[in-house]
Amino acid sequence: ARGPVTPSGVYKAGQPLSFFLTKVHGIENKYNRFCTMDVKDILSPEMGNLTASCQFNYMFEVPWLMKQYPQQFRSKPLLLVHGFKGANKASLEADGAAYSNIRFCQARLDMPYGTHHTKMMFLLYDNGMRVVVHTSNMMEHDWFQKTQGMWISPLFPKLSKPSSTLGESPTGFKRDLLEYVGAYQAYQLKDWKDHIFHHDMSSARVFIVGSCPGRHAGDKKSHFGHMRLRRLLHDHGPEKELVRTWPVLGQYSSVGTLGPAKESWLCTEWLQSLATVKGTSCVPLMTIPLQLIFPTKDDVRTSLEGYPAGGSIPYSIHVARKQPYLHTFLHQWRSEGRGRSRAMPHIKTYGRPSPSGKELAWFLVTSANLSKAAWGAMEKKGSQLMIRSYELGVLFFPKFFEVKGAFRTTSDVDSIGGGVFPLPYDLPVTRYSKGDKPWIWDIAHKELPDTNGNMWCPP
Ligand SMILES: O=C(O)c1c[nH]c2c(Br)cccc2c1=O
Repeated sequence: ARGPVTPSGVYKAGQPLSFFLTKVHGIENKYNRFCTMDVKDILSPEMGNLTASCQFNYMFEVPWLMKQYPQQFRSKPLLLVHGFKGANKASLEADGAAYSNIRFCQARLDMPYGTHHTKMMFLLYDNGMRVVVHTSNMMEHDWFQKTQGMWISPLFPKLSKPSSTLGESPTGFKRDLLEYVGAYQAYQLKDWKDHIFHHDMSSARVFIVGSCPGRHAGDKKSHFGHMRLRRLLHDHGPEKELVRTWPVLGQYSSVGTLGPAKESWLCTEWLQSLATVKGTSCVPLMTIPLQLIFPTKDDVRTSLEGYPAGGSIPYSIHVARKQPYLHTFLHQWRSEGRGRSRAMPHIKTYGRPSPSGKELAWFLVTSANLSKAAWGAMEKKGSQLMIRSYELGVLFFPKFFEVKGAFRTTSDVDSIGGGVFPLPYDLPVTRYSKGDKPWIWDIAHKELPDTNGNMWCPP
């Protein structure tokens, strides 16, 4: 069998893009060789001799999480950053009480309906530090039968003394990471901010795209959410002429209430940001094809997990009914090239592919679903951006990887490598068929049985 097998071998083979999918059980092994890692690979001693770690996430199964660390690292200090309140917070803290090395940081969520979606690892070693930005909850079910994504940083060496300027990357990674962590205003994160100060992150080639709850105005308006993406595309995006006919692509696993018409937010404010090109965001939005990838009911029914996969694709009938216009943009989840057509997406990605899908002007992998809570909504005549949730993603531009023009892409596992961008799904996209319906998680599905012969009867 071809290709690397050890965690450090797979990691090296995935350079310099360092964009990996999680390994999937139940598919041919060849699809789990290149550009795939599992949580134990990330935490392996081959990646570094861990001395402390921090896990930002939404959901945690603490006993399972502890078992993902190699035995010799299970006593190292571990900070869990979450957004739970009340009983959920008490229950998580009770789970952690069994482990003397676990501490908690509750992210403040001042805006109603906000959640702490961000999924990030800080891994401190005896010889440096690594940052992982990903899409998986810290629970068994998120890691082995779904399509999930991750960016794993290079090993950032330690600086001789802390600095906010030394160790900066061409993409401003250190400054932006410090600003994001600073937004929590949490004393429990002070040590980790110090660790970031103390490390040389100059080898990072991706941009941070984060969201944090609040009303961001003035120059802060472009520091988070879709306005952050708009600013980065304005400064570093593709030439207008190159992408004139190229679609904007969105792929996600949940949808929020986007307004009564496509002009309410999706095809105005949000699309305006994602369609931004170098030097301007004033592009004729009517000419931009918007392609959204979201699993059909049958994609879920025939998936590896069957209907239960839909338990992590929380699209509610009440939300769907309010926005039938959304369904005109929908495309199926297809990942034949990566062997993941039946591994339902929990990854969230956005990008600007060519009509053929063979080229890519930029690519974002993030925790952010298609919602105003995650991306932000303008208020007060566009003078401020209101965001409800914490989100985090990393943005890839070709020029920061010495690629002229656009990335060449592949979703064919046999042609991964050599600077080609390893897509998680097949491009060009496949429209919903005539009878296709988007997956809805809170209605019964009893016409046909799923992979395991079961029906879906939500409570
Ligand atoms: O950020 C995430 O990862 C998620 C956020 N909300 C969820 C709900 Br609500 C129900 C089931 C799964 C998820 C989920 O996976």
